[in-house]
Amino acid sequence: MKGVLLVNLGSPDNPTPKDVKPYLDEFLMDERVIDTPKWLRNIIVRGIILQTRPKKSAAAYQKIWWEEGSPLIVISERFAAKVRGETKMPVALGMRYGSMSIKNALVELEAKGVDEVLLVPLYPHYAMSSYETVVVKTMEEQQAHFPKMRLTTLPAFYKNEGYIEVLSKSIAEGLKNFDYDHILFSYHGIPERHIRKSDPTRFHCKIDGQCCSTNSVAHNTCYRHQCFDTTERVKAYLGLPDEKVSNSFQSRLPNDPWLKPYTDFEFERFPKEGKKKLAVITPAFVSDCLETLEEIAMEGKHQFQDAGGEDYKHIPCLNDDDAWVNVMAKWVNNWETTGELPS
Ligand SMILES: C=CC1=C(C)c2cc3[nH]c(cc4nc(cc5[nH]c(cc1n2)c(C)c5CCC(=O)O)C(CCC(=O)O)=C4C)c(C)c3C=C
Ligand SMILES: [Fe+2]
Ligand SMILES: [Fe+2]
Repeated sequence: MKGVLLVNLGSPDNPTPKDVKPYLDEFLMDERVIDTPKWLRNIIVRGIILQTRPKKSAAAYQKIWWEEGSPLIVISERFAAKVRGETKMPVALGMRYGSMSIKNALVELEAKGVDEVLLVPLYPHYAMSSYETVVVKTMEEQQAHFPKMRLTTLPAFYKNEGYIEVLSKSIAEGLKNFDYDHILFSYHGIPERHIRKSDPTRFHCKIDGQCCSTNSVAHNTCYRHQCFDTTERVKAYLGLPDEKVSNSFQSRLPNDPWLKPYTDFEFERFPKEGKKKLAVITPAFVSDCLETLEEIAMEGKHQFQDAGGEDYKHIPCLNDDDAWVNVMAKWVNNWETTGELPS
């Protein structure tokens, strides 16, 4: 029997330093997130980052936490429940980090008689620190505990027509009655090194003005190309003028060069250039989370206004939007009946 496993990033159990610390430990000790040799990762994560970050992160989580729990988890659960209502297959939800494990989700599917699983990483774009780590972890769990299960993975859907359509329509809805000078597509950042590491050609990705718009097999795993491509497709769908739209990358850790331009620098720059009414969308995330609700909707607004900005709007992620649920249901039901995956 076929079944579906949806996987998102995860959150701490509670917005307290005590619960944030083990969550961040699991997250940042992932070799695809902090990709140094293990001894050095230990020093960076346990010796440096975890000494101060849990307190700071817990305070940020407290600002966005809902009565039902972490927004990312609650929204993912609502999305999974709606997808369940649109398919005959069992649908389970797991998280890459934290207590809602991928293993438990596979146990749930196995108990319902599932032996063929469609894994859906809930990320539109491929990055070793998001999509790839979900796939590798799920394969490890399958090999260790569910050897008879077959696993198929949904490709990154950043350019899928159905996805671009629902994303564009949700942006159009968010822009209604908002008189903007500029729209910023703010994607989660990654270290530049990760782009080079994920380049199978080893020479294409130079992170310059050219590589991401020059055709290459490298784009199948190039996060930067895929983010830019999503923006271009939305622009084309909505007929947005070039000069009113730009990209940036948010949420970085210190020391390494991360993908540029940095979102917070853009918030400071725009008002000085006369862009005083700003709409921000965050398409690297399908569900609102700490990075969108705190960093963009709250902190970003302050940064923009402190720099002289006037009107600011964060347009929500797709979350459990019915049209988005229908797109996902179409993909999984098509896989059930034909075995085909969306492109
Ligand atoms: C697009 C998906 C994501 C990529 C790529 C990604 C890379 C990445 N993230 C960190 C460090 C942190 N990210 C944090 C939160 C966070 N990250 C994503 C998604 C991607 N991360 C989401 C959805 C969230 C929010 C989780 C939630 O509970 O709402 C955090 C924790 C919060 C904080 O302390 O700021 C860290 C740390 C790295 C280092 C990285 C790539 C190398
Ligand atoms: Fe992150
Ligand atoms: Fe590229």
